[in-house]
Amino acid sequence: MIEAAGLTKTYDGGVRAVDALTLSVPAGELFGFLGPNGAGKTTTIKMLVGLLTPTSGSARVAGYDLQAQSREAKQRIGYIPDNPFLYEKLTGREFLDFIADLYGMPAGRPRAQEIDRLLEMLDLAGKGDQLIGSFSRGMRQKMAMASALLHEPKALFLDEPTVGLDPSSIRRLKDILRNLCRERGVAVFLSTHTLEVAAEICDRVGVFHRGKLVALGSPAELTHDSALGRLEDVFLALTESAAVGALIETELS
Ligand SMILES: Nc1ncnc2c1ncn2[C@@H]1O[C@H](COP(=O)(O)OP(=O)(O)OP(=O)(O)O)[C@@H](O)[C@H]1O
Repeated sequence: MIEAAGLTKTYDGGVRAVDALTLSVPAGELFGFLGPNGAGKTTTIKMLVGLLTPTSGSARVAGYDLQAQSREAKQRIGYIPDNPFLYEKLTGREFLDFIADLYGMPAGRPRAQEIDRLLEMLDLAGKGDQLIGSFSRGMRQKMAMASALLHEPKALFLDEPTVGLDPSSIRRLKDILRNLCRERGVAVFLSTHTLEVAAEICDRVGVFHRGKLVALGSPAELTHDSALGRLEDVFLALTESAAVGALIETELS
């Protein structure tokens, strides 16, 4: 569902933020993209959703190339950036109506019902008629989530989705993401530097460091197959430069 082939981004000034990433995330998989600050996670996601042009390589979603067939690909993508832009002067419901217009969803009862369903699912049912300007950070995250799900994407990208959420909202988010994968076959790609999130809900985790994938597997594989034990230890060891060389061979062999 989500495919990257040799995906590379070198910024002006020479920083190679993503270096020949090749990766495939099938429908129904919850994939965690785990890496320390500056690893290149946001740059990768922006290329996968078509917001940033790769220096080389390509990305496809649902079989559509993000460069050559960008419209078709974007119709199938939901994206929640780490700092989502929302219109402060609109109410939650007005905002979702506006997003539905952008996606060309016909106005009418089914659309209003879908908006109500999403507001309910995200515990925003009582807030739909309040101005977004009055929302807390967590409520904004949820509103961004609702707007990303409205057109029923096949692939959902979330950049650091748990930042700013309280524990019960994190629990709710995890349940929602699991359901999207299991019941709707959505491929979910989330970036995080929170090991707990990756270990608990992701089917597979890619550890990303300095623009490269240094380990890939289920949380259990990454921990049990490693002499290091816990995912946290694996992560720390893999992202500590001194240990990277030796471990890349172990983990990817
Ligand atoms: N517009 C830009 N121009 C130049 N360099 C950039 C730009 N955006 C990001 N970078 C650099 O690319 C590298 C990867 O950044 P990126 O934001 O993709 O990492 P990240 O893993 O998302 O980090 P974080 O977890 O801190 O958000 C960093 O060295 C960063 O300084």
